[in-house]
Amino acid sequence: MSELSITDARIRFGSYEALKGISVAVAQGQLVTLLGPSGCGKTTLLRAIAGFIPLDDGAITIDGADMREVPPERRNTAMCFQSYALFPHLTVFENIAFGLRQKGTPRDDLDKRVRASAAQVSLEAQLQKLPSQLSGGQQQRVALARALAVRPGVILFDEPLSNLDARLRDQVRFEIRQLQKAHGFTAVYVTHDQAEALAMSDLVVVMNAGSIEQAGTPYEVYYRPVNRFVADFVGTANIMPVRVTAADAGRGTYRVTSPMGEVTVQSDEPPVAEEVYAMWRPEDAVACPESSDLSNVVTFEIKAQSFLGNLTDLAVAPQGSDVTYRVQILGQTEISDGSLRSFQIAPEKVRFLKERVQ
Ligand SMILES: Nc1ncnc2c1ncn2[C@@H]1O[C@H](COP(=O)(O)OP(=O)(O)OP(=O)(O)O)[C@@H](O)[C@H]1O
Repeated sequence: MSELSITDARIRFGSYEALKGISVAVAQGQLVTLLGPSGCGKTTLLRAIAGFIPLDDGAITIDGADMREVPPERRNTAMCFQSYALFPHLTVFENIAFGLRQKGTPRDDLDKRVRASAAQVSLEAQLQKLPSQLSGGQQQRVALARALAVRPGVILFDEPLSNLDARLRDQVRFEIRQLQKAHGFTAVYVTHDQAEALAMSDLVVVMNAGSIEQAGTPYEVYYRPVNRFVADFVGTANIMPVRVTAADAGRGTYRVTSPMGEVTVQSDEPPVAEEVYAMWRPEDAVACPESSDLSNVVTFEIKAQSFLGNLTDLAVAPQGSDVTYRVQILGQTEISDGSLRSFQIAPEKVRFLKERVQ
């Protein structure tokens, strides 16, 4: 396992700037996800780490060694793609052996390493099958075993689960994370799926248009997003422009006006300006009586709802307003559309973003 460092990486395709100065440090044994919408530069960065695209500026080091002059096959990295990147005419054994043969691994060693990698992903019994004779999850594990077999310092995952159905995706991402923790390999994992990033990562790097918006633990990017982009891309967020009308910075208590009325915010970080964006998550609203003397009780009109099994998703608007928010409540609800209900959003659940209202 290795340590990887990217400093101010820049890549241009003609006049188009695909990476605009990216810096990320990945410690040994960490799994870091690059998360962002299509076209934000995730794959370009991954391919630059692998050595397939040169940097125009900046540096990539692996275990302290500058990679500028090091070709892909000597970089101590391995790519793990979607399972359809397997060779359909080769057996599982030969698919896993592919990278080792390219490196000229001696026959005895090759045999041992293929079997060891297959065992790591519980595929020992499938070595003579063709990929088409395996389930989608098993095929994905072959792709992983192929990467593990070369014992790379860093495994680079390029949206490996995107062609699996939702249930299998959950299962395989769990397996990859378990294996990664058990064997301690360092990994960079590209995805546009925020749930996958939250579930798997030590560090989530949220990218947008060739830049990093925020890098943090899953908890930080979900509960302390810095701006509207991150708040909205990582989960569902109710984002409001607010104006601070009173501040007690010592206690971390602020009064703000918002589209849902006067609200109290409890925050250990002060707002970056008088007019900033704030947000709360749909699950932060808790049903309560209208006459409650709690802070931040808002009466909403229920506009629409959808039952999702474990919870019900409501579209709500503060009484007399057209601005809609999302509220999620556990299980089923008897609330009918058009009715009025009160919810409390606790002051510490309303969070200032580090983004001013322009
Ligand atoms: N070889 C190339 N020549 C010109 N432009 C390119 C090239 N490769 C990528 N780009 C552009 O650079 C931008 C970033 O592409 P990249 O593939 O890194 O995005 P991504 O975040 O991985 O997106 P996706 O999730 O769709 O794969 C895109 O606008 C893309 O069109």
